[in-house]
Amino acid sequence: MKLLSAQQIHQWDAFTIMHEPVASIDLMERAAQSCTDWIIENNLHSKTIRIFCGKGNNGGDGLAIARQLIERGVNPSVFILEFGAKGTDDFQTNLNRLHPLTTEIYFLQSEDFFPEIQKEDLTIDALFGSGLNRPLTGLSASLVDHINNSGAEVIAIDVPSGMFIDKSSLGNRLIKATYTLTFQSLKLNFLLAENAVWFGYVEVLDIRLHHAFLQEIDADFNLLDKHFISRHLIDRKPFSHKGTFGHALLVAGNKGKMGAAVLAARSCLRTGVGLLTTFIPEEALSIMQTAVPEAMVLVRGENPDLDKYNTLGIGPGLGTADDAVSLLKTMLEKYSQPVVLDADALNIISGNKQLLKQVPQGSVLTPHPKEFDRLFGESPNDFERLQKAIDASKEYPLIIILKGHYSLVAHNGKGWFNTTGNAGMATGGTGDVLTGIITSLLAQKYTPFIAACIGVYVHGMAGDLALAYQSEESLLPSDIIEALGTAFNQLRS
Ligand SMILES: NC(=O)C1=CN([C@@H]2O[C@H](COP(=O)(O)OP(=O)(O)OC[C@H]3O[C@@H](n4cnc5c(N)ncnc54)[C@H](O)[C@@H]3O)[C@@H](O)[C@H]2O)[C@@H](O)CC1
Ligand SMILES: [K+]
Repeated sequence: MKLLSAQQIHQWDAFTIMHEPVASIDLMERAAQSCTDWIIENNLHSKTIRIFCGKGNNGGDGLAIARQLIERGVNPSVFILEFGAKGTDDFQTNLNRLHPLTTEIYFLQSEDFFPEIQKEDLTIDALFGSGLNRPLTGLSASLVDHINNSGAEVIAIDVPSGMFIDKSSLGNRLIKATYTLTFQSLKLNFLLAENAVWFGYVEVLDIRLHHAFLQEIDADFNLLDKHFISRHLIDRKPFSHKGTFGHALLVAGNKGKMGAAVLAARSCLRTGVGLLTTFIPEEALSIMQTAVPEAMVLVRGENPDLDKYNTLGIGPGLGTADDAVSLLKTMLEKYSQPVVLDADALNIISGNKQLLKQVPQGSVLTPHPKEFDRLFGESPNDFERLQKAIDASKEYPLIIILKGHYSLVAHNGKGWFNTTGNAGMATGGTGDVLTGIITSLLAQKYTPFIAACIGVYVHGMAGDLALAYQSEESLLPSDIIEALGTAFNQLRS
């Protein structure tokens, strides 16, 4: 699903107004109604409610919510941030509609007019939405501080005021929302960790914007969904044999880090590779043969014929000692098909940047943000790191999976965010499982981009399914591997 920029969201509203067709004020009524219904369904309307409005359409939503609440027997008070400028047409219409119903409308011209807010109250933030065009300063910034300092729960309408949709808001004044009710679809600002403390729980409310618009636009970012993943799974035909599903070589493991190699090997097998050979230190031979009897083993020092393999997965538990460095160098010199590079392979490349140019085109790199920064340089915020990953994916070209709560698959200058997974997966070893999965898919001749997308999606989905019998505390990487079967079955059903 496409992820829209602030400008495209405004175009989507306009498209809906023209092609549904629906009057702008009626679309605002629909948006406000979805918020009012949510507030009532969640039983938040019994609190003392204060609605803070700007004079744009976000403020217009706030005024419409106030009226709809009054019609449902609730008595909110309304505070309008007053700069002297006229409100938008829809704001003015909603103000006119509200006036006959309540006297509780106040204009905030200076801090002296700010109302007292009790901790038990409910605050609705309709100050600024997707039309924000500069950081908050002056009276709006003081009002945001005043609301935040009250300790009251805040429902942000569409977006917490002060937060940009498609650029960083780091260091700016922002509303700290308990809940954000955002219209129609998730936006980029909700996918990045640096914003998470500000938007709280996010609910996407369907306001029935016209779907035809989505076919017309070109989006830089997308959300991976089940439909996309299922559609790209290759059938396993009845007359296939193990050769059909490829042979992967997993270069992993070192003293004290054989667990990483075992996890990657198991997940690689559970993802359906035809044959797996692990390339491990000699002293770890019995560990691998015992823990993963399905995998073949080559020991370090041997000189494998790399052309035999459909792909290589390099990194889990490899270490960064000299022998690992020269092993990686040899592999990159001798092999020209796309490979998967993770963990220590990425750390080695960070210390030997010239190696990056030797990584076969179309390879999949799976750094977490720190590994990414070591590879491509530090970024002042999440948005710039994201852009760097997108740019690098085109420049080299590589598939870069920037791991996070919503992992990003960067490919050819565009980005796809994963939507599966949970906080229980933030534990050592889950990355090794991902490496095994993607290595397996590459060996099965999925294109690197599709292998990366299916990989992150099924990895997170298995993590989610495993919560049926584990908790976020107890979840282990092995549980993810065990749940891969159910995940694939569900994707194919
Ligand atoms: N028909 C539509 O376009 C719909 C719009 N909706 C609402 O409309 C919102 C967008 O409305 P608008 O585009 O009017 O924009 P906003 O309501 O977000 O506010 C923008 C206004 O504030 C000013 N402004 C921007 N940054 C400022 C700052 N830092 N300090 C002071 N003033 C600043 C702008 O110049 C503009 O006048 C959405 O977030 C959503 O809540 C919804 O009602 C759904 C339908
Ligand atoms: K808002």
